[in-house]
Formats: sequence, C-alpha cells, structure tokens
Amino acid sequence: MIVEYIRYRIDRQDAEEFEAAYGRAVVPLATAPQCVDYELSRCVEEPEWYVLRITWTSAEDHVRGFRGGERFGAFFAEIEPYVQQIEEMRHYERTAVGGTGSSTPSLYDWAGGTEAFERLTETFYVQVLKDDLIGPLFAHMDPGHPKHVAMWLAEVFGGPSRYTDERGGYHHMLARHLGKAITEPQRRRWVDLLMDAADEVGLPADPEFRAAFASYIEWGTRLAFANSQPGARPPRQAPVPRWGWGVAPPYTPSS
Ligand code: HEM
Repeated sequence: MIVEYIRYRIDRQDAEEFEAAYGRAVVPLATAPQCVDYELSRCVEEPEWYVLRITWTSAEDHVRGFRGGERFGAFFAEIEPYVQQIEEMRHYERTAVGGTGSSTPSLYDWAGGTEAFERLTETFYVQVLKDDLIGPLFAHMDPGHPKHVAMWLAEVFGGPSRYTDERGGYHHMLARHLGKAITEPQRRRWVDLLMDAADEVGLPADPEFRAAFASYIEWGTRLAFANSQPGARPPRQAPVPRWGWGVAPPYTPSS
C-alpha cells in the first residue's frame, strides 16, 4: 500500500465549493478497486490549508490503474479547477513506525479485567464438567485449567500477555487441542455453555461488547474444532491472536 498526500491552499471564499467538489469527486473514487481509503482534512490554525490523503493499493495501481481507468474522468472533472492550488502531491511509503492509541478501551478492560475472565471460566467449567456431551473431554483436566483459559482470553481481548509469558502461548494451547477430534455438536455446546456463563457472571451485556466477544468465540472454537481433527496440520507457532471491537466500537451516546 502507498499513501498519497495532496496539500492544497484554497482561498477562503472558495472553500465551500472546494469541499463540495471533493464530496462529488469521491463518488467515483470510492468505487475504484485501487483505492483503500481517503480523507480530506482542513487545517485548524490556517483554514486555507487542506490535506487530502488517499491510500492506494500501490503507486502503480494509482498511476496506471486509476488514472488510466474509467473512473478518472468523472473524478478529475470535479477537482480540475483546483489543480493550480496544489502545493504538494506525492506518494509516501509507510515505515515500521505506526500503531493505534488507547482512546478506545480494550475488550479486556470493558469486560472488567482479569477478575471478570476468571469468574467467567470458573462458572463455565463447573457446567462443562456436568455436561454429558463435553464433560468427558475434560474429565482429566488440570485443576488450573479454568484460570489458564481465563489468562488466554484476557490476552486475546487486550489484557496482559500472561498466557504467552507464563504458559507457552499459542503453541501450548494448540498442543492441548491436537488429536481431540472435537465434533461439531461438542463445539456448539462449548459455545452455548460459555455464553450462558457470560450471562450468569454478568459480563457486559451491551450489543457491541457481546458482538465482539461472540465473534472471537465463534472463530476460536471453529479453529479448535478444525485443529483437533485427525491429520490436521495447523501452524505450530503463531502469536496469541488479539481481538478488537471490529466495526461496532463501544456506544457513546451523543450529548
Ligand atoms: C475460543 C475457543 C477456545 C479457546 C480460547 C480454548 C482455550 C484453551 C486453552 C488455552 C487450553 C489450554 C489450557 C492450558 O494452558 O492448560 C485449552 C485446552 C483444552 N481445550 Fe480448549 N479452547 C477453545 C475451544 C475448545 C473447544 C470447542 C473444545 C471442545 C469442545 C475444547 C477442548 C479443550 C480440551 C479438552 C483441552 C484440554 C483440557 C485438559 O485436559 O487440560 N476447547 N483450551
């Protein structure tokens, strides 16, 4: 991927029409398969300055694919009057420096931290052991198992990396599932009992948290199922996955 920055200096009296023109220009841009995302920002301190950022799949895709393609005409027709006001138009490569901040709480924090995951797995495995369908799979489980699974879940949802640091990480978890030949009804029961336990211990019930939580559990159990089948050859080493909010971050009512 490559990021194109275009810096404009637009006279104040033209600002409204400039933004409206870009509002129209992005219609063909947004449907271009070469375009990953885009954003037009106005400078707060000197409002005549604008920066347009477009992420392209590659510089070549931009130059040959988009500019040489069918959508460019409609895009360019809108912004052509402002070409003379461009102060910089260049492609930038990403470096190794980048990341996200902490303005959104992790799922781990939202759930209530380590103590919440420990309550969850304690309650869950009491029911698991009583269950006719999956109880026998856990008949010889280590007494520390509920805590270990809580450590895993805490790490996945953005908490401390204790499962990796103290318990062998992904490799160890995988080894505990290999050859178990979990069946689909067993996988499904595991999910159902975990969701019941989440209600019982009062994990946050808001739709955004539960959607993200259920999404990981669905993904994780399907992998556990697949990896447990005879002859499965999953990767032996991988980082513990990290799961976030997805497309529905925590709901914050507007005042
Ligand atoms: C999101 C899905 C899942 C997660 C996160 C998960 C997590 C784990 C972890 C972390 C361990 C190793 C604990 C340790 O360090 O000792 C483990 C072991 C195990 N898991 Fe899972 N698991 C999942 C799904 C399943 C499912 C669907 C089944 C079967 C229905 C299952 C059956 C087992 C069994 C039998 C063990 C070994 C227990 C023992 O004897 O100690 N897991 N799991």
